Amino acid sequence: MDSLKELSKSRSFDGNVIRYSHESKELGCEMKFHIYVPPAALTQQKKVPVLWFLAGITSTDENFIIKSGAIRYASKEGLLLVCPDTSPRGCKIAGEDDSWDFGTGAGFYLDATQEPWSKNYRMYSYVSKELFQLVNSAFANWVQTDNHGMMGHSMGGCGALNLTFKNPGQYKSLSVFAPICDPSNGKLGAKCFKGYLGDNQDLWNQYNPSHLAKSYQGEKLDILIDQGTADEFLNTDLFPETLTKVQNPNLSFTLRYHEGYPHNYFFISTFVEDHFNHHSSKLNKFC
Ligand SMILES: N[C@@H](CCC(=O)N[C@@H](CSC=O)C(=O)NCC(=O)O)C(=O)O
Repeated sequence: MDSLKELSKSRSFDGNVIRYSHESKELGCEMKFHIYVPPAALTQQKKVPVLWFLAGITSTDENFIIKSGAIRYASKEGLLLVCPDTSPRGCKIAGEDDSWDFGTGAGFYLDATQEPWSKNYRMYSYVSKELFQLVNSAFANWVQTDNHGMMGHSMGGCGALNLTFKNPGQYKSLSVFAPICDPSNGKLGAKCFKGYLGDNQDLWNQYNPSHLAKSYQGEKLDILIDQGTADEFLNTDLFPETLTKVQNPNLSFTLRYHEGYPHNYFFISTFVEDHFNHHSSKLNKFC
């Protein structure tokens, strides 16, 4: 936490968008992340719930905060938004920048076991442990430390589902946009899993939401899933119904298909308000 540096700060919807850097022990490099502090936390001196957004492949900590239109709703609902990056950066690993769907920008929110990735590619532990603790301690004056929710898109949707299922109680609300639901059987997921985790299918299952959903035993979660029918990744990578057909009394799924919508942020920005309402109805109950 000593290394936490404020890089920029801008007023928006009566709150502050702030970008930070810090030295990550888990990842062994400097990382950047964004937060949005809503006016409720600044002016009413009231601690607010935290809502995380995990972004998709090729994104950084900037995509969602800039392109989704979410700040208006974070401000209105009084939620402190946290947007982490999608992979370690600048670790100088051979092959890290060779393709758009592996290495930089494609960390898949897992802890790699294979060389040369296992030292740095630890996004699961980074987001769910290191950054989680940093947010709760560095922003203790603003946040309700035991009241977090989780959102994500695509690869980040996969990460959001996995982090929530693997850490019952840590994230109390969950929603996803066009998530990768069965990564072991999709092009993007299988490429990354093979590279980061090798061939061990038991290990693949530990980062597969459709597998983890079967044994989730935490508090009941109502999961909102939005999916465009014109999404270019739908038939090769996402497979939402592999997840929603899982029968687990502790999980319920609301899967909404939207005719003609693609995978991108024009789709996300159309439905982002519904996601903030979904999280607020759960997280603001505890206030
Ligand atoms: N044409 C894109 C291909 C990559 C892409 O679509 N990335 C998605 C996530 S895909 C799975 O995780 C994304 O969120 N991109 C960022 C954005 O701002 O749209 C490309 O080359 O970027």
